[in-house]
Amino acid sequence: MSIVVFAPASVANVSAGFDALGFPIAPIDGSLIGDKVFITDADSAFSLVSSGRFKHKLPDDYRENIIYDCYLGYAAALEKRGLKIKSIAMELEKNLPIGSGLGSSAASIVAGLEALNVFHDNSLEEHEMVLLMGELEGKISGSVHYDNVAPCALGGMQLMLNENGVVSQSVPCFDEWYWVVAYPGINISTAAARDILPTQYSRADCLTYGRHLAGFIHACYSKQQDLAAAMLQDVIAEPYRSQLIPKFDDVRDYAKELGALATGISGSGPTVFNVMTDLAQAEKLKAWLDANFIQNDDGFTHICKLDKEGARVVGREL
Ligand SMILES: Nc1ncnc2c1ncn2[C@@H]1O[C@H](COP(=O)(O)OP(=O)(O)O)[C@@H](O)[C@H]1O
Ligand SMILES: N[C@@H](CCOP(=O)(O)O)C(=O)O
Repeated sequence: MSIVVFAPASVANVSAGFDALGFPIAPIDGSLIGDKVFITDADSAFSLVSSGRFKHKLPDDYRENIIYDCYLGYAAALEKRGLKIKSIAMELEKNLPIGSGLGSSAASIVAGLEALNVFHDNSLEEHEMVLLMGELEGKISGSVHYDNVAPCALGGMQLMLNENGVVSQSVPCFDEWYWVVAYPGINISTAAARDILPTQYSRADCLTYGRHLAGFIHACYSKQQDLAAAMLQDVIAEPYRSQLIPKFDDVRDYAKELGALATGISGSGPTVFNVMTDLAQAEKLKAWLDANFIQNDDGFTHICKLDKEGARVVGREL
């Protein structure tokens, strides 16, 4: 048997919900932006190889690849159920840049674990899978956060809840929004970008954060897109992280001139997102970002819609 699973890139935080909001992206040109994992039956217990545009950015030793941790973590979870992992060969097609703010490690984790689960007749339930994904993401970024793995696995705008046995649930967003997402080609480590944040915030910032997140969710449910976009403001991470992103303020200013409803940092950066409603203006912004924000050949800009599907099987042979 062989299985191929695709897991999309994702935008975490979305300005209003640090560690609490995230969604996967789908370029409107129909291309797929995300990682893929292939699994086939094998004679030896386990092997892992890598391919793809960003393969050269992965650790040389396969045991340092998060996919190996997926294998170990999944095997342990099966064992707890009295089940044994099969002998398999895995391949990671690494299409997402690392340290980009696009949930690169999350896409590998989700593709890896989903592929393993499909290969083992979906032996783990969705909830257990998402918990394991968060645990592995925590191993990389220094603390467990679900705002990449949950949206990447489940699709849609996801709000992290972490109560009553619920990791996250989806929130209706605006189908008419174009998300213009630009990765400049430089890397920022998520762990380092978490370390520079304050350990405590002022009362004023806490109140503002709560108002923005609650306001965004309320505006999504009451279908008020201007109000929702106005709530996409970040008092938790952006004031400290934006200085790590060259030309961040220029992007915001130019996007605003073109009618952007909001601009923010995707995850821990350096990718930025812009909310646009007019496709012609979104294309104009993309051209400007390609010319002025992208720093090297690793960078790219995509006009995206929110991906409602999340990770999925894209190939299967019996
Ligand atoms: N399959 C993988 N995909 C991405 N990063 C990986 C993978 N395997 C191991 N890593 C390591 O995990 C770390 C990911 O860094 P991080 O800044 O969290 O990236 P991102 O925010 O893009 O997920 C890097 O040190 C990288 O070498
Ligand atoms: N909430 C996290 C999200 C990190 O996203 P990534 O794509 O940069 O890994 C944070 O902001 O630290």
